[in-house]
Amino acid sequence: MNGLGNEIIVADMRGRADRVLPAAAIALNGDIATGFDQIMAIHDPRTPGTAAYVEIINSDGSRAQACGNGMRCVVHALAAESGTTSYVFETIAGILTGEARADGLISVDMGKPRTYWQDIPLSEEFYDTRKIELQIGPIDAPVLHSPSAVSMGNPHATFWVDQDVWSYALDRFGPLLENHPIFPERANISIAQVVAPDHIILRTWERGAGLTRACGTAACAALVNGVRTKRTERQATITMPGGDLIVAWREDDHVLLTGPAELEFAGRFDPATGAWSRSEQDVA
Ligand SMILES: N[C@@H](CCC[C@H](N)C(=O)O)C(=O)O
Repeated sequence: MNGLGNEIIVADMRGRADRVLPAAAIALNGDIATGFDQIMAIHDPRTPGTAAYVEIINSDGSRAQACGNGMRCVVHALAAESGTTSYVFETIAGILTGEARADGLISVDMGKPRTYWQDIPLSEEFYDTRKIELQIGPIDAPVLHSPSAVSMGNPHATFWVDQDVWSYALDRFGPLLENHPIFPERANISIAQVVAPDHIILRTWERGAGLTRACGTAACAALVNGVRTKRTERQATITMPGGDLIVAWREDDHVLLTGPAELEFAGRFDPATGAWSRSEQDVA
């Protein structure tokens, strides 16, 4: 599937006790036909009142706590299967809800952002995480500097820029910043240009996946950081390489992410090895 070009494998692991192993993720990502950004593994529910426990695996085999576009793909897949439109899920980061809307878009409630430095987490104390000390490039003329940091379940840094986001070599800076010692669990790195109080243009280097066409939690993080730094309103369109997401930071502190999701093709894979085959009857 994809959520706005964020390439997602939704793996139905219900009724099984095993897990998708890092080796399988790495093998699937190494095949041009199945290269992906995240696997969303749907397991049997662990908590009463939830539809499933969802585990998130990045394309490098690492586990992630949150994935906004992936959750939207999961809602789309389950709604297509059962006709049910509202879901409650459990992830390692907590309980999330999602809804397949009548207009075809999928909304997920990504929960409450966390801004305290230890919750993001950062490796040193910052009283104010709206602007942390981090820069890249020459010391006296940094190319990117002073990002806002936040956790949407997973760690994010948003670098604010005035110029076109495409004029920055995110493919070069992304890996350095993702692995900077200030982020003990690594981080998702975004470049954001606020073009209007209700419109942000965003590119993201994802932890464990690299450059992606969209990142739902990065879009949420950009909006939350935009509000915290008085750059944006509480609802905005976030334009990413794959298209537009709508993010709203509600007064109850929850962040709502809305956008499209679509099926590309279906098949079966071995969660231990990644060996896979395409299903004949499934269409793009
Ligand atoms: N594509 C995602 C984010 C996936 C997880 C991220 N790479 C991490 O490791 O935190 C999204 O849509 O939010």
